[in-house]
Order: sequence, then C-alpha cells, then structure tokens
Amino acid sequence: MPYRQPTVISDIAEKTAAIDLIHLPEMLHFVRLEDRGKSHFAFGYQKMKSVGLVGWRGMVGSVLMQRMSEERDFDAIRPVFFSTSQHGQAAPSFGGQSAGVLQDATDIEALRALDIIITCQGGDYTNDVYPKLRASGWQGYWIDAASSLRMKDDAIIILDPVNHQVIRQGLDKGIKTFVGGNCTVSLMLMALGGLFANDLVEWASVATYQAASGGGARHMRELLTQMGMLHDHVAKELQHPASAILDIERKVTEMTRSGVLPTDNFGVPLAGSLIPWIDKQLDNGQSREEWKGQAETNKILATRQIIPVDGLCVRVGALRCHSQAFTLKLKKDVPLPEIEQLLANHNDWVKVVPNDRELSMRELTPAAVTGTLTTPVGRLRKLNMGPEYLSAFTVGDQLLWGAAEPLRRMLRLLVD
Ligand SMILES: NC(=O)C1=CN([C@@H]2O[C@H](COP(=O)(O)OP(=O)(O)OC[C@H]3O[C@@H](n4cnc5c(N)ncnc54)[C@H](OP(=O)(O)O)[C@@H]3O)[C@@H](O)[C@H]2O)C=CC1
Ligand SMILES: N[C@@H](CC(=O)OP(=O)(O)O)C(=O)O
Repeated sequence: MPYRQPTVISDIAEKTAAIDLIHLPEMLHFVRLEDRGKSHFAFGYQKMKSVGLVGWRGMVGSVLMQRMSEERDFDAIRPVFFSTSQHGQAAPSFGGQSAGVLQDATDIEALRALDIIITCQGGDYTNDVYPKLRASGWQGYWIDAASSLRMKDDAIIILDPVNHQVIRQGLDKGIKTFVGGNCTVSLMLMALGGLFANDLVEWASVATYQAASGGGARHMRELLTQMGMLHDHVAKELQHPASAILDIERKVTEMTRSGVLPTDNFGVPLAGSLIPWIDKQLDNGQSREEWKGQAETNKILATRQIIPVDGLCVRVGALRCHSQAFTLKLKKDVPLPEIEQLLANHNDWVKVVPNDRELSMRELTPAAVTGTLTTPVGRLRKLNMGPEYLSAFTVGDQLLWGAAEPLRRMLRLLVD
C-alpha cells in the first residue's frame, strides 16, 4: 500500500500510545522518514474502500479475481462478494481475506452501502440494477465490463495506458461510471496506441480473427466439443499415413454439414470453419461488433475529429486471443523504423515483432500470447498503395486487456 500524506510526524513511542487509544478501524500506514540523518516516523490513515464484486465467478470475473490476487489488489480494499443466484453461501477468500457470505446482487440497499462496485455480470444485470441504484441516490463508482453503458455521456471507457488523461479529467469532473471497452478495440489501441497518440492515423481498416471466448464460456466448450467430434470421426484414418486425405476431408465436411455437431451457442459449426459475423445486424450492413470499432475508439481517445475505423469482424477457432490485421492510412509518410519506435515506446505491454517470417510465426500468434498481458504488433510494412499505407497485425488475450485488466487498473486509480 503506497504511503500518502502523513497526518503527523513525530517520534514513534509517542504516536504508538496515541494509536492504541484511538482504535481506528481504517488502514494505518507507518513510514520511516530520513531528515538530515535523523529518523522520524510518520503515520497516516486512509479509510479502506468497500468494493462490491459482482460476476466474480464467471469467466471474465475469474480472470479478474486471478489478476487482483496476483497484484495484491485485495490488500487495498474491503471486498464484498455478490451473486444473483448463490446469496447466503460462503463468499470466496481471495487475497487471504475472509469475506463472510455472498450478498444478493439485486439488493439495492446492500449495494448502496458500497463505495465502489465492479461488475462482470453482463449487460442484463447492468440494465436492471444500475438505473435503480443511481435512482436511489447512490453516488459511488460503478466499474463495468458490459457494453450497456459504454456510450453514455456520463460514462468513460477505461483503458488507462491509452486514455489515462481522459480518465483523470473525468474523475475531476465528477464522473462516477467507468466501463471497459470492447475487446477488439482495447486490444487494437494497446498495440497501435503509439500511432494514435502521435495523431498519425488518418483511417484504419481492420479484419479481425476473434476467439471463441468472446462469446462466453459456453462458446469455448462448444468449439472444443466440435473439434473433438470431428477428430473422433476420422481418428482411425489419421493413424494410417496411407489413407487418402481427400477421403478424410470428405468425412469431416459431411459431418460438419450433417447437423450432429452442437451449435446451440454459435448457431453454425466453427471447428474447421469460421463465422464472418459477430453480434447483431445493424441497418447499415455493419455488425454491431464492427460498429463498435469507430464509436469506441473515438470515445476512448476523446478525438475532436472522428478517425474512421471500419472493417470486417470474423469469429475463428482460436480459444481466447483475438488477432487483427490492419491497413492504416497515415497522415504522412513516416519511416518504418520511426513507426516501430513510436509503437514500442507507447506503453509497457506492447511489443514490436520485426517483420520476419520466423519471429512472426513464433511470437505473433494466439498460441504464443494467450494468458499474457503482452500485446504484440508485427507484420509492419509499407503497402503497394503508397508510402502512407501501413499494414500491421496484432494479437491480444481478450480476457486480460480485452476485459479484466482495465477494470482492476481503474479500481487501483480509485483506491491508491
Ligand atoms: N466473454 C467475454 O469475452 C467478455 C465479456 N464481457 C462482459 O462480461 C459479461 C460476463 O461474461 P462472462 O464472464 O463470459 O459470463 P459467464 O457466463 O461466465 O458468467 C456470468 C455469470 O453467470 C453466473 N453463473 C451461472 N452458472 C455459472 C457457472 N457454472 N460458473 C460460473 N458462473 C456461473 C454467475 O453469476 P451468479 O453468481 O450471479 O450466478 C456469473 O457471474 C458479459 O455478459 C459481457 O457483458 C466483456 C468483455 C469480454
Ligand atoms: N463481442 C466480443 C466480446 C466483447 O468484448 O463484447 P462487448 O463489446 O460486448 O464487451 C466478442 O464476441 O469477441
């Protein structure tokens, strides 16, 4: 816990006695200060914020709990765990803290007692509970993974390595609602942030390769089940190198089209295939996922003039890493080494992968990036269209920077 603003500086014996008498329920900090060779002890105290955690046992919530434990975030808060279905049962004890029993996540009175609420429960929950809670006069901070409130004027989309300034200004203005961005948008900005920060992007066109996890846990299970069934169907033939590959392919295709594969979640088979549509259909022909690209990018960056971002969003058979291929029109011809430097210097997680076959195959894939916070960007080269046209390929774990990480970092901004 970082030490802030000592309220008293004095000698330790005197202050120890004073603290014994006060019995403060808050967190106490002691530090030893050196002043011209003389030691002083300082103490300050800070009320621990009560933080409600909703959706903690879901997929995004579990990744959030893991990251909060790794970063010792629980040391800095007083956690209260909620559930829509298991209230009354024992609460988990992340970070070694016992947190009593699970509270009812729809109990407005219980939620009103909190300083901060983080929810990964989903849009239906947010749509139901958030308006009631605000209508009750609750003035606390709401941190949300769902998209419902993202585009509201009184909400900020959080991705602090990219828009720390926007977040700070929002806090100063009294904004109390902070929402994680769409995963493809957040992962793009983590990887290409250096170009946007230097106002070099005239427009960006993207083709995405989005993992099954973006749909949720059940989608991941469905993909793996489809993969297993297809493999089982031709397992014998695969053991014999002499068997004809086109016979194997025919059997796989027949099974894919037969309707026996489970498709309750994706609607059609994904294993051995892809789905060129993600989220709802809009009247202008875009998918809602494609619409988010421009809308959220410009909101995150608080651009004065809209930077056009558009493209096609495609679901592929990756598990939890989204990849994206970009064509970027830059505002001017910037030499490639300079571009690489701007990208690499933007934040601590971006990694420029040289445009080399071996390195791209090793470092620029979902298999290499899954479970890490690194957001590599590679395949950087000037395109035949002209010196202002740049290609780029990025990969990122959509449950980390794409979902959980911006939330816990917002929490730290509020409690540190
Ligand atoms: N999936 C993604 O990639 C992204 C999702 N989001 C947002 O986060 C929301 C939650 O997504 P996600 O984490 O995938 O949803 P999950 O379906 O994994 O979890 C949501 C809730 O379902 C309940 N639940 C019921 N049965 C189980 C079970 N067996 N195991 C765990 N939880 C269970 C839990 O609530 P309870 O304890 O109340 O029963 C849990 O909090 C989404 O709706 C979306 O708004 C945002 C960015 C990315
Ligand atoms: N829509 C993304 C997941 C996501 O982040 O969604 P949202 O914008 O609703 O948070 C996907 O399916 O891959």
